[in-house]
Amino acid sequence: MGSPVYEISKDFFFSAAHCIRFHPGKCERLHGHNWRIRVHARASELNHLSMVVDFADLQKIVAELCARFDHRNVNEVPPFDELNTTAENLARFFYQEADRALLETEKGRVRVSKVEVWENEGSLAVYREE
Ligand SMILES: Nc1nc2c(c(=O)[nH]1)N=C([C@H](O)[C@H](O)COP(=O)(O)OP(=O)(O)OP(=O)(O)O)CN2
Ligand SMILES: [Zn+2]
Repeated sequence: MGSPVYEISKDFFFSAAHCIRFHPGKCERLHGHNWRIRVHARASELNHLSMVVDFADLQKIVAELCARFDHRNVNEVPPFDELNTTAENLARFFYQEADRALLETEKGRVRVSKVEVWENEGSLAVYREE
């Protein structure tokens, strides 16, 4: 038998404005999206409640991150005052921030495995680490 891996995911949303600096087309102009952020977390052992992590605890971590951007211009919110506000960069940001928080609260038992970011229904970026 292989070693067990449990994975959960939860979706988060924020609405904000942004522009892609140096984009050769229309995306250099200020415009908005309803971003969807899907955070995947994995563990090889469940906690005392038989959960990877309570969805509510993941919610606390990621909702705080989304709140930094909601109804703002993402280009003005660090680190995106210096980084381009692509879905790829947002996916890496959410991965690293959520993983750091989970490392602290779950003492290394739970790690973020993947973050998916949709700018709209058909446009998705994925970040993970190998
Ligand atoms: N690889 C990436 N390409 C683009 C990104 C990105 O983050 N990563 N971002 C943009 C712009 O933000 C743009 O607003 C989104 O592009 P697009 O999906 O083309 O959105 P539209 O609303 O214009 O959708 P249509 O399918 O063209 O109607 C651009 N590229
Ligand atoms: Zn855009």
